[in-house]
Amino acid sequence: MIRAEGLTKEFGDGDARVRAVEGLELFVNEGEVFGFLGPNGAGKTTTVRMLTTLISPTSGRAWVDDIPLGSGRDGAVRARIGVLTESPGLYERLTARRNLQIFAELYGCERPREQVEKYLKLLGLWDRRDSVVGTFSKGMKQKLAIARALVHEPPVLFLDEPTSGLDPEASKTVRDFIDSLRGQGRTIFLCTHNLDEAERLCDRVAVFQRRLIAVDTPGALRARVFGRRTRVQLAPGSDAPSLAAVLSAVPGLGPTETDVGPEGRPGLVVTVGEPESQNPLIVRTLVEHGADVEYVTELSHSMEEVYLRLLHGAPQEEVSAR
Ligand SMILES: Nc1ncnc2c1ncn2[C@@H]1O[C@H](COP(=O)(O)OP(=O)(O)OP(=O)(O)O)[C@@H](O)[C@H]1O
Repeated sequence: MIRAEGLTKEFGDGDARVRAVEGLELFVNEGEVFGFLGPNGAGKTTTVRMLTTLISPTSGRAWVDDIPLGSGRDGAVRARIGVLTESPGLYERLTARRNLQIFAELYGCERPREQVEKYLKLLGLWDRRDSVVGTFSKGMKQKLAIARALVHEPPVLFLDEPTSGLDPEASKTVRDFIDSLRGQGRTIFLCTHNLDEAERLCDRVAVFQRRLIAVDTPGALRARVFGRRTRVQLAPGSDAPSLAAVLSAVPGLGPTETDVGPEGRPGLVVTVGEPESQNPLIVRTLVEHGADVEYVTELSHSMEEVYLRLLHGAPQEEVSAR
């Protein structure tokens, strides 16, 4: 649906030359919500600008909705994509309705009036349809910009920082709306700095800094970076070191360490390949050796820790139970 092969973009010449994107290889499936994560200046917007035909790559190739970019069919690509850029770029002196009508007509929508009404209602702007956009809050403008990106029903949507600068409530509305687009077969390419948002919304995420660093589902990235670990809470007075030795001898389980839990209670942390099948084995083995197991949890690193480790390889010791 979206494909990039060796996509590279350089700006400037000589000493002032900046390579913003280098050899990007990417494949985004149809109907997928794909997160594109990276720090400031990583080249995310540059990538989006190339994929939306606004700038040409220095080298490499890309396809959007299976149409090759730069092959004389960029107009067809533009008709098949919706774009939310970092700044909404709305006509401030026109009403919300007029803003959308202009775009619906520009895109040659068959029933522009109906499309405009549909998206004003879907984004909760119908009551303010005849207000000039200059009077809108930032959240309302962002919703209108999303409506504008969708008004011609594009199969591919590029959203660059859709919730940036919005308060928690407006962010949630926008996030819920993006989530509601899932399952309609639309492919969504989402640039965000909000890692929780990426985890909640995206089927897969790419971590990117000029080059592609990693791409996978959030869960698989977490497992790849930190492995999966199970924490067993034992009853007070349990002999955690000898129980750890018992588990360490069980074939298929990773290393087991002792751990001190809430109120100094003894615990064990076991590295596991597949907690779904191995946690019952852990509990069974411990009980067979006379342990009193209070509860079992999966230890998880936040998406932020995964992201930072992928970017910098920095050790992240903190873990939190989920
Ligand atoms: N038109 C341009 N001319 C020169 N350099 C540019 C241009 N556009 C982007 N760059 C440079 O390319 C690099 C990547 O910028 P880009 O805006 O793509 O990053 P980004 O990941 O979107 O960052 P942010 O998260 O801060 O929006 C930066 O070093 C930037 O200064």
